[in-house]
Order: sequence, then structure tokens, then C-alpha cells
Amino acid sequence: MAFVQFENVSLAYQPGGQTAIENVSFKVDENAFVAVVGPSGCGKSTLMKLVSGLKPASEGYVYVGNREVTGPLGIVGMAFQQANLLPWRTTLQNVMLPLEIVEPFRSQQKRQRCEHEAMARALLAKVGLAGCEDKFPWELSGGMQQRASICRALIHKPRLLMLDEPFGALDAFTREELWCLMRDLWQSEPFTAILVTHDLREAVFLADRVIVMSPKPGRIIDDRLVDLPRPRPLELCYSEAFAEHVHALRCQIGHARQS
Ligand SMILES: Nc1ncnc2c1ncn2[C@@H]1O[C@H](COP(=O)(O)OP(=O)(O)OP(=O)(O)O)[C@@H](O)[C@H]1O
Repeated sequence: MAFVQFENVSLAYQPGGQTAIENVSFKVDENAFVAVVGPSGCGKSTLMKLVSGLKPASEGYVYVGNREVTGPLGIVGMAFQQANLLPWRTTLQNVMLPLEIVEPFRSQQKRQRCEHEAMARALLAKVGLAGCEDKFPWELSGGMQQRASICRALIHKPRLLMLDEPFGALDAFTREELWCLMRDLWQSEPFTAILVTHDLREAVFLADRVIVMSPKPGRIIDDRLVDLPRPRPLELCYSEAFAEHVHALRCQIGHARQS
């Protein structure tokens, strides 16, 4: 079985109401990087809620790690468009938050406080935030906050990372910097990643596959293999092969919106 598996999944937010996503089936292998794109309102965030167990399916089955998802999963890390750091906690304390909640770290908290803190400091250093451990979120730029939020999503070494537009609110240069950061984090210690994005270049740069969804109700209309070699330098974004992938995705979404 694949690491994430959807079998004929539909979800209506209101019982008997219109379906947000309909009859969706796909598989994601362990340690793959998959992007989900589609027009606004097609159900991308809904898909994330179903994978992470925040919403149950109205019909069909969702499996993660060979088990049916029946509630919120501890093996998931999440990052969103807003960094959502807690303003009363320092950067280090924000990054350590999942270790206070997720097992087995929660039970080890008192005995292994020093080890946990060292893990958080090492991760912050890896994303270029050494020296910011004691700063509060409002003392960090948007890009730095998002780096910290990615550390918080990864600190408990989740097997699955869910990314819902994490770079959407950043300027173009910072966004590209964070693409490279995400690429390097994933390559150095692979995890399964599902990225929701409106940015087709971002999807092609980071993902092995791009799933394209139709407008409401969301259905999968394409599952595109991105066969660009890894490791991928930023310069790849200016190659013909890269442009072809982006163009094909743009055409598909354009057609889906019109129909
Ligand atoms: N909590 C909710 N209650 C009722 N309807 C909802 C809820 N959340 C989302 N929807 C509806 O489900 C559909 C899919 O929404 P979703 O947020 O998954 O789309 P999306 O593709 O992520 O959109 P966007 O790209 O604009 O962020 C939309 O029609 C939306 O109005």
C-alpha cells in the first residue's frame, strides 16, 4: 500500500449538501513530494484536512501509513500561509511546541528537555535562524517567521509534511529562497510531502508529481509526473523542460476554469 491513499473520497461540509470534493482517488508513495494545484475553491485545503484527519470523509476511505484515518494524526507536520507563531513565545519556544504535545516527546519532556532544546537549536541553525532563538515573532521578518514555522512543522520528525500555501504571502525572492530551503530539508532527511499551492512554478520546482483538480466539486483531472532531474538548482526554472511543465499545467487549469 502507498503511504497516503485516497479511495473514492467525497466530502460535503453540510450533510446532504454540495460536495467540496467528489470521488477522489490517488496514492502517494513514502518520501515522495506531491503538489496539488487547481482553481480557487476546488478543494485543495479540503484535501489537506482529510489527509491530516481534521475532517472525516463523507464517502470513501483515506489511509495514511497503512491505517485508515479516523482522527487527527500525530505523524503529520503542518505549515500554512500565515506562520501563526504564538506571539508570547520566543522563536525557540515556538519551535519546541509540538514536542510538548506529540508522543513520545511529550512523555520525555522533563527528562530530555536539554536534548529537545538542542534539536530545536540545530534545526533553527539549519534554516539560517541561528541567533534568533530568543527573539519573539514580531522581531522576525515574514520570511524568518515562515522559516521558524517550517522548523515547528518538522521538529517532531513527522513522516508526513502538509504544506498549505506556505510561501504564498512572501515576496518573490524570499519565496525562491524558501523553495531551496524546503528542497534541501527534504533531500537531507526525506519525508512524505504534500504541498497545496497556486504557484505552478513552485509546484514544478519542488514536486515529483503535480495533481491537478477541477473546480467545484473538486475532482482530479490530471496527475502529472515531473521528471526533472534532482538535485534541482533554481536555474532549472529558466529551462525549456521546466517551462513546458508549467505551461501544460496552466493550460489544464485554464480549460478546467472555463468548463
Ligand atoms: N468549513 C467549511 N464549511 C463549509 N464549506 C466549506 C468549508 N471550507 C471550505 N468550504 C467549501 O469547500 C469548497 C472547497 O474549499 P477549499 O478551501 O478546500 O478550496 P481551495 O481549493 O483550498 O481554495 P483556495 O485555493 O481559494 O484556497 C469551497 O466551495 C468552500 O466554500
